[in-house]
Amino acid sequence: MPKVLISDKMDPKAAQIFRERGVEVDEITGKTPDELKAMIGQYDGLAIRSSTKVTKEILDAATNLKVVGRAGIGVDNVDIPSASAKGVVVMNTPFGNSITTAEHAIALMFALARDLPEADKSTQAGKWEKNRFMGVEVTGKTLGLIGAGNIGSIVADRALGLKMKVIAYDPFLTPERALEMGVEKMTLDDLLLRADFITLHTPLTDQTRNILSAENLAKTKKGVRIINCARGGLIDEAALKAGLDSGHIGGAALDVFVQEPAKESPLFNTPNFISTPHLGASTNEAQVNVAIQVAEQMADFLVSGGVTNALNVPSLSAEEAPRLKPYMALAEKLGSLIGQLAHGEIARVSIHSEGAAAELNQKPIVSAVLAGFLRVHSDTVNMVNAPFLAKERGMEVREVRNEKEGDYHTLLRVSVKTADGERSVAGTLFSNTQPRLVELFGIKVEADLVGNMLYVVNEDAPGFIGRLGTTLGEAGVNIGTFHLGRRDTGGEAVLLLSIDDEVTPELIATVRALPGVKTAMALKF
Ligand SMILES: NC(=O)C1=CN([C@@H]2O[C@H](COP(=O)(O)OP(=O)(O)OC[C@H]3O[C@@H](n4cnc5c(N)ncnc54)[C@H](O)[C@@H]3O)[C@@H](O)[C@H]2O)C=CC1
Ligand SMILES: O=C(O)CCC(=O)C(=O)O
Repeated sequence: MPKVLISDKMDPKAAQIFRERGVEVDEITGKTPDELKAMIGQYDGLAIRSSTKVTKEILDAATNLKVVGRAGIGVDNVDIPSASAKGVVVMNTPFGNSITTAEHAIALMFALARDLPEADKSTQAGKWEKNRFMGVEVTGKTLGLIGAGNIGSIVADRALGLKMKVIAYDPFLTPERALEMGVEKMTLDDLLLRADFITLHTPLTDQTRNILSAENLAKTKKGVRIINCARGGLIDEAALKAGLDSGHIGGAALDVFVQEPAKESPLFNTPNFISTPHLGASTNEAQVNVAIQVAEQMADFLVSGGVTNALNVPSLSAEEAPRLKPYMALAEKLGSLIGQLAHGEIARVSIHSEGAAAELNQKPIVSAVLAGFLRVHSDTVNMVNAPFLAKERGMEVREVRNEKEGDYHTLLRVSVKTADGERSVAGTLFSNTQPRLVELFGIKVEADLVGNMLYVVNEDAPGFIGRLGTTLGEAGVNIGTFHLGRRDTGGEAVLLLSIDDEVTPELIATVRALPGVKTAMALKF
């Protein structure tokens, strides 16, 4: 039974779903990195929010870990490249808390517009300072969105409902989508110049870090009010403080900070500054949503191989998984075969799907080919890290589909290009379930790629098969299956034999010494 650790506070629905789906679950929160490192080895899955930092060190200690599930959106607390290199799937729940977070941004916008926290403090202190608090209406004002994805677009929708004008800077926002959202797309400089309120909704990346830098803050309209419910690090906090102090910035509300938990900050107690402790996703509704979603996704993956919302591996629905499973087995065997037979540096791997195979989701098939191929040289390769390793090794990966059936109703062909030229192997599924090799380097041969195999290329001449059989018999080697193919009569022939025991180097040397043998090799599947 797979075992999952929930290491951050999560709605109890998550544990309930894991148990219902046959996954053992421990809920142990508040552990230090060292304590987590000591215990992580026993778990197949790790379910987190934002407190647990899934570092390379934790991943190195996680010898059984297959999946990290983030109940939420941002995965900046997970070292994704290290997870990919270790073959661990990283998933998030991209929609469960979007509405809640957008509502928090709108709440902060109103809090800034009417100075609500300060007015509340003053009133409860018995001051009744009616003249001190003069706010602004949001109706008719311009809201500048930096980032117009899931949350940004919900904020836009709510702001339009409030009769605001919404402008957006997002390099990936298409004009069609901007039109559909009812926002005006523009450059960052134009947005800075025009917005009365600015709200940030991008992830923290090398491009977005300090997007509101001192220089950019200086370009904003005097009196601008700024809201950040996305990630600390998008705004230069020192420059924000200077802008508030000088009065150029009319107000700022931060839910997120460069350093979290933010127990102290030069911004604290600055006039017109409001803060919340990363509460963007903190509503009952959002927490139930993300807990259910993360547990379902992780259980799907651990129990049936379905992949949803993964950030480092292609998606594969729980419905698709059973249909794709035999193809992935075939893809892995073909990748492994060509990986064992190919020599020299591989410049390119091409995966060609024909007939029924071409109608399927190709990404998992490609990953399986690469995993089979690269596993020949490393035991730690799997479907998650294979594409990453192929890229790291400078291999070009090509994917070609042809829905028209050829000789077989379904076919996968894997070709590799080396300095010696391009060579390919092809396979099909018998009864839609059983992987079979049908072509090897241009020679038709039908074989099951299983267990220990002996691969022989020889001159097609009478008596060879008898001699080989005698040699194997004398060496005490039992043949399981025997598959033969040849290019043309009297030309080159290929033999693939499954052998009960491991094919020893001595046996290979004996076979190579037989007259007519061009190549002999041990293969393993
Ligand atoms: N405060 C909180 O508790 C929460 C914070 N978040 C954070 O909110 C952020 C946004 O989340 P979603 O809208 O769901 O993400 P999303 O991926 O749907 O949208 C992000 C948008 O940012 C845009 N973007 C990327 N690079 C950009 C750049 N250089 N300049 C301008 N735009 C750029 C993308 O094109 C995309 O449209 C994430 O960082 C997430 O972690 C999400 C949920 C809760
Ligand atoms: O889990 C949380 O409270 C934080 C949510 C968040 O920041 C996110 O989903 O990106």
